Amino acid sequence: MAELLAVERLRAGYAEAVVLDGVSLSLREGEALALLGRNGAGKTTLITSLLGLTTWRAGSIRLAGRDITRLAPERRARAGIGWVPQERNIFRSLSVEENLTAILRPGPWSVPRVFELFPRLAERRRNLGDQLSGGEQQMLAIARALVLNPRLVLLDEPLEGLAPIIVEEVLAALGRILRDEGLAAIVVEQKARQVLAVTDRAVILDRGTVVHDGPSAALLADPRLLEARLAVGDKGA
Ligand SMILES: Nc1ncnc2c1ncn2[C@@H]1O[C@H](COP(=O)(O)OP(=O)(O)OP(=O)(O)O)[C@@H](O)[C@H]1O
Repeated sequence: MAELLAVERLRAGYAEAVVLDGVSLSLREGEALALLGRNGAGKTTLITSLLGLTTWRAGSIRLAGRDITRLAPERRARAGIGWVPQERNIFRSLSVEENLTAILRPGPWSVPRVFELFPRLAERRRNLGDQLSGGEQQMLAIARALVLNPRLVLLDEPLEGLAPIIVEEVLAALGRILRDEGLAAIVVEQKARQVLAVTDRAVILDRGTVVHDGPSAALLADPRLLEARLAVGDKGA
């Protein structure tokens, strides 16, 4: 399939601090990528750099062949980059349904379709955002990203802080979105094994550089390799 995202030798960070030190990775249409690495490896910084929220130093980012390296964040969103931030941005004073209809854009993901994906949200459609449990808020945050009908969705730790039963529910939905529907995505996660199960490829970052890039299935099948790759920076630390 055609290339959707191409990041080449990206250097970026915050003001004077360089966090990403020459990151290259690519993603094809319909591909789901797990972005792994220890705390502070630079995962969130890579996501926010794709969104245009960090200080760019060098390198390039192309989306569907278009150079978006220096594009403003709102123009990247319009170009088709969707985002589910760690802090789950939902409107707390709007109902579940209003949270979705307020931002809906034409495309395959409609409000009835996301309700089908998350039956819990359908049941709570008239509840306000601040009346939802943490798990329901996460589902709503994902649903909001979907109804914007992005070409590529970036999810930052979607399983973080959820009860085990809700983790299973969100994972099942991610499986449907990424596997069955083939939405291109980058999923940052600490729960490596769970996210490897629903993605095609995995990139591991360490200290702002890519230390592994390969099929998710290979890492899942070899826990020792996964552990070794995630622990790279421990050597001599
Ligand atoms: N707003 C900021 N200003 C300056 N430095 C920052 C900022 N946000 C993050 N950093 C630094 O950038 C580095 C990478 O952080 P980042 O949050 O991207 O890592 P991460 O892999 O997402 O970690 P975690 O799993 O803990 O979220 C860290 O050293 C962090 O201290």
